[in-house]
Amino acid sequence: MRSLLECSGLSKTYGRGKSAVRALDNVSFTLTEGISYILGPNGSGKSTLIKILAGLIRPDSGEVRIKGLPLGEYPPKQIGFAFEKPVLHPRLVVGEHIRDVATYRGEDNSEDLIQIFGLDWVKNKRFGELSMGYKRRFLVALAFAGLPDVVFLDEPFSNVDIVAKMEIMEGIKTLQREKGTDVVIVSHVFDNIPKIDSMVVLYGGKVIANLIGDEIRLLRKVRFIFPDEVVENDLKRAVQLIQAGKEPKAVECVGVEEGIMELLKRSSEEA
Ligand SMILES: Nc1ncnc2c1ncn2[C@@H]1O[C@H](COP(=O)(O)OP(=O)(O)OP(=O)(O)O)[C@@H](O)[C@H]1O
Repeated sequence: MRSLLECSGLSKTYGRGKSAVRALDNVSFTLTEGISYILGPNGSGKSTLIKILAGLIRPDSGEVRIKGLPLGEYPPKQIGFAFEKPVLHPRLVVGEHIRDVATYRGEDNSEDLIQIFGLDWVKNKRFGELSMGYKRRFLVALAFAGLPDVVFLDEPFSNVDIVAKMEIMEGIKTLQREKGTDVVIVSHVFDNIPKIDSMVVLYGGKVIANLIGDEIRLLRKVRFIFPDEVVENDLKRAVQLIQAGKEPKAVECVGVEEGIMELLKRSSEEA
């Protein structure tokens, strides 16, 4: 898998002196092409990172590369963003605005996006008239307008019902699979998209895990809890102990989501 986003030594502090907050502390990680996640609880530095990626703020130090190019040299029209709290005029007409942005970026794919994200019946409505779920669909569709190479989606499933969530998720997967658009989802919750190519987990402005490809699957665990030993992902050892007459008190299956929760819990205990 080729690298999509490389951050090295990124730091950003807000304020000075006693009130200074170090939002990103020497953050280095790599995400690959495909679908990736930047995960972290509230206050972990995700918004600061996405603002740096969008060129809204500058880091104090460090470097960002997209597909090997320094961020400033990557064509801006080839990067789409959907912010969690966008500043959009409430009178913008849904279909027209997607078409205008797509045309500006060089390829009018607005009709496809309207279908993919289930926006057909609201395409003549104004942004201010939409429910939260349709606002989110519209914002995600807008990020893909003009088929940019890479799209960053900040909390794309926030405040949406389960149907909208599934349709947005399907739309993201379809565009990645069929058009080759690389997608980075920035979120405080892990939504189990079946195919995830890489992820970084932030906590307190630091990277606590950067997992690529199969490493993500290694977060899944089968754990045998014996009275005096915990055996993780080692069936042979568990069988040995059982044959020696030891009985496990419990057997736990840990999914990717719980694996991430365990990483975060460990980091908060160490902090
Ligand atoms: N403009 C600012 N001035 C001062 N401190 C800030 C500013 N923006 C963010 N912070 C602080 O920097 C830290 C990281 O914030 P950031 O918003 O990047 O995290 P986040 O992971 O996006 O959180 P959330 O999920 O709550 O949006 C937090 O402690 C936050 O209070």
